[in-house]
Amino acid sequence: MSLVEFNNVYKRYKTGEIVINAVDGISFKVEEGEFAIVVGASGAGKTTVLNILGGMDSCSEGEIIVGGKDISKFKDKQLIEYRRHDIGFVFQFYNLVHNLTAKENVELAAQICSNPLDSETALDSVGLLERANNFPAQLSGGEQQRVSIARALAKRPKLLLCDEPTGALDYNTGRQILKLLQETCRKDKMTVVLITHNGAITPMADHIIRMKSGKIVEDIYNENPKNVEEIEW
Ligand SMILES: Nc1ncnc2c1ncn2[C@@H]1O[C@H](COP(=O)(O)OP(=O)(O)OP(=O)(O)O)[C@@H](O)[C@H]1O
Repeated sequence: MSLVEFNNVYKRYKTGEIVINAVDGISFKVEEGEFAIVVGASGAGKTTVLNILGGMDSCSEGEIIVGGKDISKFKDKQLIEYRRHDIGFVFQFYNLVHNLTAKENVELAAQICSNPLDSETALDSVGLLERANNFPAQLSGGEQQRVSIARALAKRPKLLLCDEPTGALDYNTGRQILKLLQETCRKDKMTVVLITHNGAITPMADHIIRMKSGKIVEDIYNENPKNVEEIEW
């Protein structure tokens, strides 16, 4: 069984008389342990898909099955539990709490779920154990993004959702972050869904879902995903 299944999902926004179909009847699956990339130009609907999948937004129509449950039918309380326990988020701008150390940022997320990883183990897994007591301002952008990945992994999520995780980073640092995400997927069998406008990174994925104007225009599996080191852009 797939970990994620979108069945004919729509998201419509109404502004006065105008209706925008941000997501326009899409269906796709993500298998357990897969590295999936949702790619498309600005306005294609990627963020809307990620927000719906992460339980931060609801769809207008359709079914969203995650781990055998239809989250589109969830009440608010179930969605809170879902976001807490099942989903790890990595955002473009890290979203760390600035007056907490790296370790405290990880602990904060770990505290709200039932079976977290030890914060030092999580920081060690992203190569930042020795910076555990640094505040975000004392860390580079790439290091801050590593902390945010450690924070997401500490929850032992079913699904790791990444929203343009390299968008605020320079080329080489961005590559290191993608490498870390790819290794996490392969080593820990973590299911990753990453959204990006950068089509050049899609060869690293097991599964590529291309969106345009709210629709899926391509949905392909990659038999030979490339290591991040092999990709240039
Ligand atoms: N809250 C909202 N109200 C009205 N329209 C919205 C809202 N959120 C998104 N949209 C519209 O839905 C469409 C898809 O937006 P979305 O943010 O999902 O695209 P995207 O592919 O993530 O783009 P980007 O790469 O620029 O973030 C766009 O036309 C956008 O203007």
